[in-house]
Amino acid sequence: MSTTQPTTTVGKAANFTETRVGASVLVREFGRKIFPSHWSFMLGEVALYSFVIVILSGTFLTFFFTPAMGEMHYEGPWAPLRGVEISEAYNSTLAISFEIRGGLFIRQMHHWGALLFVAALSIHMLRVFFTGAFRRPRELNWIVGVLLVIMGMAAGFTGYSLPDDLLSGNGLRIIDGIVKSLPLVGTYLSFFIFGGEFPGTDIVARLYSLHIMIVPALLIALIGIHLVFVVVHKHTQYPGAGNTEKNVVGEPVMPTFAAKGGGFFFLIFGLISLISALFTINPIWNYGPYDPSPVSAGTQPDWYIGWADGFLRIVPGWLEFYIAGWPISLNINSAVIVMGGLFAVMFVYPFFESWLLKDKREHHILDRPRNNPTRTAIGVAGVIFYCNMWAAASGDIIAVFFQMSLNDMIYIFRAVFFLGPIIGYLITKRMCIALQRKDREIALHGRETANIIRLPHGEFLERHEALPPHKLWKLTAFESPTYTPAEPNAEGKITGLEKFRARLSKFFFEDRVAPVTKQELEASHHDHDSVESGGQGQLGY
Ligand code: HEM
Ligand code: HEM
Repeated sequence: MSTTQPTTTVGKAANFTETRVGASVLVREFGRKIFPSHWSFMLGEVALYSFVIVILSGTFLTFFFTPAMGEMHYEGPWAPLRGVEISEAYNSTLAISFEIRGGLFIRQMHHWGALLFVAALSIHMLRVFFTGAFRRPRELNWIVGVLLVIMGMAAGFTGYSLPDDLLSGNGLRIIDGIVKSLPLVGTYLSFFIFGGEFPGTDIVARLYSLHIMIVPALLIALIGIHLVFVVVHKHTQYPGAGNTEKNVVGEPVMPTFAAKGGGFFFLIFGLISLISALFTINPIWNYGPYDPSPVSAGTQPDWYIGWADGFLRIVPGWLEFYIAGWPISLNINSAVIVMGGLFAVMFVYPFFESWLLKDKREHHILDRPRNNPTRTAIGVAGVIFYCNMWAAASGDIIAVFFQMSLNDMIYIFRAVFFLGPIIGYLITKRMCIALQRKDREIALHGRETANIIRLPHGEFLERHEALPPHKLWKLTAFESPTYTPAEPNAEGKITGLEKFRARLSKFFFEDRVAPVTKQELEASHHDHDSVESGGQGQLGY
């Protein structure tokens, strides 16, 4: 450390902090971290910044929200509800909306911010999946990510259940139904959660503790671990000239990335503020207080809960049956099975892929989705599976809009539930393989120029242009996952599990396009040269 004393105020403050906290090593080390630039790496940042906005706006709301279900008569400024019996929670949310200065704006910021937060983290997750960024050494960070999805959904659900309006009451009624459908423990569990027969008097206060304390604390802890992992593992990068498995090409955190990130935070802040100032979200004063009788048509949960609601709408009633007089309500608790199943698949996917391919290596260069047709096809199948359920939550609205029968809509959603992912898988895989073939063609024969030439012997040809080296690199320097046959273990035996793995590996990876080899490239250049000099190339053009 320098022995000269700082003279400026900032210098003195920095010196004071440094001698007490000693953070300069951290700042120096972290500041020198290199962060690669690509628009898709912005999605994690959008999730982070919208989370900060949700925390800030949520803190404001806690000053005015009353998490209690005591009954009272509304006497506030919203005339249509005057004199109506409502809960204290609903009353305080109406007060935030109409009586607290800036309250409606902040409530809307909180809700729009929450919607953007879950949307950003979902799209960020798809980016990570389709580029294979979850592979070793980032599998654990993927698991932290899946936990973040679950906690994000929990935060949203506990949040929009707080105001105790008609919509949130209906959501809670569904949860009550799901809990009650659990065999043996269901009824007891429901009484325990709601503090008696639904809706009870305790639920809002309990959701409040979860929503403003436990869930945010878990989210903050998980995001902290997530970001430490991003720093420890270093960021991945897309294939490109100069990018290798051993380096990171990009900009240092200090000052470039930090300045960009800071600016970006304010852009997100501005965007959420603008949307919140212009567009109404969750107008609870129109819905009225919760009452089980007037469930309104067209009721929709927040978008990220839609898939669970949609599944419940399409599941057939005959899945409820009796065993020895006990009701088994698979028509309701299968929602838990499907949601749990999807999350279980997400948790194990990185390990499944590395087991299937016998690939234990570290990967820091991302895959272009087309170069891993199987993974991309599995991802698309998953997205179709999810989106179909999500769309089913709006089945009634779609039926009215297209003047179709609601029953027909349900049958369509049921068919797509099973067939959609399979068809999506097959089409995506064919598309990826076709794109890979196109890449091969361009790598070997250059780019089409639409420039027609006539050869001395009369033949017409389109002139192709060789790619610049960095583009050629992108099209040729990749690995294509390939079928790995069964191998004996240390004792020289091929286990049943290994045979099963090999069969799956064959199913998934036998059909593939191999990357262009050096020899092929050289041969194609040779052919091009011979055509350019008047000869008749076999491959060229
Ligand atoms: C609260 C939600 C989340 C926040 C704030 C967040 C934040 C971030 C940030 C800022 C990065 C670095 C920039 C980038 O690659 O976009 C990152 C990387 C990463 N995130 Fe997230 N993330 C969240 C949720 C998720 C989810 C849901 C998953 C997956 C299930 C996930 C998996 C990953 C992985 C594997 C990386 C490393 C990617 C790489 O190096 O290419 N994250 N995250
Ligand atoms: C990522 C985390 C969070 C999400 C996704 C989320 C989401 C939501 C949603 C959708 C609502 C309903 C808003 C409405 O009435 O239209 C809500 C309400 C509320 N949230 Fe959050 N929230 C989060 C974190 C927080 C935090 C950290 C706090 C407090 C520090 C908080 C405090 C509140 C309060 C007091 C309400 C009730 C007031 C009202 O409904 O207007 N939230 N939250």
